[in-house]
Amino acid sequence: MTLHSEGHALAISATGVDHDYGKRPALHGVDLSVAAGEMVAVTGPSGSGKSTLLHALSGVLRPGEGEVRLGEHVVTSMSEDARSRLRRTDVGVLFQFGQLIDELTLAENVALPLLLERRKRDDALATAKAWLARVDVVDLADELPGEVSGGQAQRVALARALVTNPGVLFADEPTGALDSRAGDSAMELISDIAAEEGLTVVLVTHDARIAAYADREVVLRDGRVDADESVGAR
Ligand SMILES: Nc1ncnc2c1ncn2[C@@H]1O[C@H](COP(=O)(O)OP(=O)(O)OP(=O)(O)O)[C@@H](O)[C@H]1O
Repeated sequence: MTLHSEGHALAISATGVDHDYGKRPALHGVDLSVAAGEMVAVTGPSGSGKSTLLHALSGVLRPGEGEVRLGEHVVTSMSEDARSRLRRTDVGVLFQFGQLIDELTLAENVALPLLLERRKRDDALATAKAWLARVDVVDLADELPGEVSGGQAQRVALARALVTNPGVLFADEPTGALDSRAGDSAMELISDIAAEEGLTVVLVTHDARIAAYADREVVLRDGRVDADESVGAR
């Protein structure tokens, strides 16, 4: 089964993005461009605005000022409903903890985004299993999340993030809860899938070793882009 019909990576651009939480400033005049198919790591000290930037780029949050584009979509001009829909169909999200639903099998967890899009159950489960195979855990399809390791659960979360064939993956500390071996293995998998499927990836990490998997590293400091340079380590 072909998992992706064709590469459809989305370019990302942020221009003059400012955001405050009440009186607390989080982002100031952030400009960032990510080419389709590129992998960018966002690093910086705690509180520098990394998660806020990820939320602004993925349309979870509408920044106070500035423009965000995902492909041809001007995310900052879209309604909340339109942004939610875009996130369900074109954007994959991966968190530090996989956030799998404990009562559902791994295959059902991966199928969930398709079921929410009203795909037929058999079809959704077949696609979910193809993704579980892609991330090397298909033999665990009928297990519950509580029965697998942290590294395996994170692979399942990756499969769930990608099952709708998004053009971009946003990952917030995706290896933060894993030991270094499981973290490396998760990053190798993300890099391989991104290269093969032509996926754009924006990854928040505080770990320089994890950032080295990216094409480029963007360093935030006090809500501003402090450095933006190629990593060249892939
Ligand atoms: N929901 C919120 N309400 C109020 N302030 C917030 C909220 N989220 C973040 N902040 C503040 O905005 C600033 C940027 O936070 P953000 O979480 O984006 O930083 P970060 O670089 O991701 O931090 P960390 O590495 O600790 O996760 C911080 O001063 C933080 O306290």
